[in-house]
Amino acid sequence: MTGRFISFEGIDGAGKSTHIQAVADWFRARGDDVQLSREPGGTPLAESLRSLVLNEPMGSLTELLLMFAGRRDHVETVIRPALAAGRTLLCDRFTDASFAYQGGGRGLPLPVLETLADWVQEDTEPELTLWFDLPSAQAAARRAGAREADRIEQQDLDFFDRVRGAYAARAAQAPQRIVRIDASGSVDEVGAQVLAVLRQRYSS
Ligand SMILES: Nc1ncnc2c1ncn2[C@@H]1O[C@H](COP(=O)(O)OP(=O)(O)OP(=O)(O)O)[C@@H](O)[C@H]1O
Ligand SMILES: Cc1cn([C@H]2C[C@H](O)[C@@H](COP(=O)(O)O)O2)c(=O)[nH]c1=O
Repeated sequence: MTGRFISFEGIDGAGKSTHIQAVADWFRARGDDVQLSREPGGTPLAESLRSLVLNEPMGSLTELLLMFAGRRDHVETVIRPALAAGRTLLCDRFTDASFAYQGGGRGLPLPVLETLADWVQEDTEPELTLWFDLPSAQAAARRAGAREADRIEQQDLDFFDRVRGAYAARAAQAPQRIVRIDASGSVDEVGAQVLAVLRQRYSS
């Protein structure tokens, strides 16, 4: 039995977490056994690494390695077992975020990321990635009204412009898997786009 692996991506504040629950409800209404997870995090070990990476000062390579260390534990102990059990796993961020943040934002070499991704994920890959795309200034305004910034969210608009550009490059490389959602509208407008993608992909 093989389940469904769907990831949610975008710069901080783009609105992806807002829509995950509605996607979960949509799949549950179809009878799917839905499981939610997130990165960084998703296991006790990876949640500990998340707390470090979002709060403690560190260099870019350390940040990258901690992201992939947590991902390995998450893939082995949560994602693969969920898919083997036939579940629909909805994950708030996955490897595209490393390419966007550590590759685009921090400027780390893409061949290093490719090697780590191959090694850590092996054949575990989302079948669909919803990329919530929003200009950096608009995302910053949404974040400012929502919560205190963590270490990564404290980066400037140029950083988030690079992250956004890296997501666009990933989407251009994998157009079947990564679907762009224009996240600049109201919650209802964005939600309607998300549901349209799900209906188009999964309604027979
Ligand atoms: N379409 C929207 N219009 C206006 N505000 C929105 C919209 N979508 C989400 N928000 C608000 O913006 C803030 C950030 O949304 P959310 O937490 O869903 O973003 P996110 O992409 O998951 O961010 P992060 O990755 O940093 O957790 C929240 O306060 C949320 O209520
Ligand atoms: C998986 C992953 C995440 N990040 C960054 C992106 C965000 O700034 C934080 C996670 O916070 P969220 O509120 O849960 O979205 O981590 C990253 O830089 N690299 C990654 O691989």
